[in-house]
Amino acid sequence: MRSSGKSASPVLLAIDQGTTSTRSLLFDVKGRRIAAAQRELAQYYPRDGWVEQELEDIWRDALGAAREVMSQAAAPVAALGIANQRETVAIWDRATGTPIHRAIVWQDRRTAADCEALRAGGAEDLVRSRTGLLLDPYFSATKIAWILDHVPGARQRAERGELAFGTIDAFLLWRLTGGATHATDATNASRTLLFDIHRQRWDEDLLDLFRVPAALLPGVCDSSGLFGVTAKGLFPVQIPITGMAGDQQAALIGQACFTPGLVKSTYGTGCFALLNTGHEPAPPRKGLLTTVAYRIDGVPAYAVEGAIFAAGAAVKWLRDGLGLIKNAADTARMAASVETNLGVYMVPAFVGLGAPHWDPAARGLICGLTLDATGAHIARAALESVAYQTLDLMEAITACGPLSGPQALRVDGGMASNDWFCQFLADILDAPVERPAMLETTALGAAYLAGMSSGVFSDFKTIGAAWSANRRFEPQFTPKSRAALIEGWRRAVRRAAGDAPNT
Ligand SMILES: Nc1ncnc2c1ncn2[C@@H]1O[C@H](COP(=O)(O)OP(=O)(O)O)[C@@H](O)[C@H]1O
Ligand SMILES: O=P(O)(O)OC[C@H](O)CO
Repeated sequence: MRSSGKSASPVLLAIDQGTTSTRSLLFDVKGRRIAAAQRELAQYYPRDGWVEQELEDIWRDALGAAREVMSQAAAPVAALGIANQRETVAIWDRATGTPIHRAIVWQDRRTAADCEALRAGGAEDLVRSRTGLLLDPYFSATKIAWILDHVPGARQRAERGELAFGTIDAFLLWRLTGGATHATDATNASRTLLFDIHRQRWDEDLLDLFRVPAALLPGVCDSSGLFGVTAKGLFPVQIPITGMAGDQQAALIGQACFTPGLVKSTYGTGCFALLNTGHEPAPPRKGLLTTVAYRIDGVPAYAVEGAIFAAGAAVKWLRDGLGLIKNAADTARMAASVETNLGVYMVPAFVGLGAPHWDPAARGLICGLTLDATGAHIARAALESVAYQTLDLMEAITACGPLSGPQALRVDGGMASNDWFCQFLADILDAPVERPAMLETTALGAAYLAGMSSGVFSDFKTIGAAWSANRRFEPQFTPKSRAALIEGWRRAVRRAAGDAPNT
């Protein structure tokens, strides 16, 4: 946490509610960070493949972090923007604001069989054509139905309009406005499996299919616009909330990827690569998602997305599961301490595999171990696995006809601070990797959205001009060594598949 000197220009407040932590940041009108606060978020794993969070923890952390940075504001706060982990489901009582269940997190696979049954019933085409998504437990709809079916009385109460559903943005907005506003933005809505991305509205056929009562749903707004005002007493002054977007879309904005063809990849708990495709949604592409990138003045822009479920999560597991490292940053030194990967591969399919494989039954593995393998090789394998997964994504994105391949990949997120990883990523992609000066692009994107509708920024052009790389990593591998490494990865992925002979 740090604070700069006095400034007369207004500042922007951002809340970035991520999977493993909640951050709040203050930015000046040039997009420079002037204060930051962070809270770690507890995760609950009640059963294999289940992942939950306490909504009261999320609220406490978001409010606490925002208050902490607000106390350092030396200038008036013009507006608040929110970016959030997407798809994660919150359902609460409209009268009391009390959640009726813990949040079911995007990583949770408990509804895999429900998705399979819907697929067997022939629903995939409808879902894909209306939402741009896949029938996968990753998204919100089957999680909502699960809560309604498992919390006594919830379905009847939902039908009577007594309950509210929201992704984390909508839950925070509800709490921040003292229950005055029940709304989400188009990017978050586009991740629920209930939203028609072409007509930009909740879809009755999908509500029927997933058995979700319309009375549960929030209103869907532009990503930049007035959502509400913070309730009296939360902060020293009431602050307009004027920007909201899913965290990956916010990072796309923070990385200034406003023109079709620009791509960014964010390395937090998971890894999410988004390619801006402009104002027309790209036709469904194998293994990839079509999603709303942002919606401004009622006009949506779209992106093609590849989603990987475990990126930083693999590094976190080295720390919390294996006790192999003390800090995530240790992995850079360990990976560099060994000359090769010694044939050791990790496939971090802890909760199945996302794009482009979409295999919820896959499970993680470490293979190729010999007696001379060490903890350093395992740490290296974890970092390498994230680069290989990115390669799989990029190949899927660039194999899809008219899309032009990225000239350079813009990276951000916690893991992007790891130099060894960024260099290996450039080597494996055989393409340059650019790291921006401001790594907190998610929060920055939320601040940009808030600043656009509160008059601090005029348009995307002024925002784009502020983007700068602090480092560019150039590829260095020979084609032969690159091909050999990739071949080893492909073998390991085949062994991790849900229907592999050894699972
Ligand atoms: N220097 C590093 N090297 C490798 N991984 C890192 C490093 N720093 C952070 N991480 C990983 O990045 C993740 C945190 O990134 P963050 O963007 O805060 O994620 P999220 O928004 O999903 O909570 C953690 O999973 C952590 O293990
Ligand atoms: O918490 P992050 O940054 O890993 O992002 C999570 C994604 O929004 C899930 O779709």
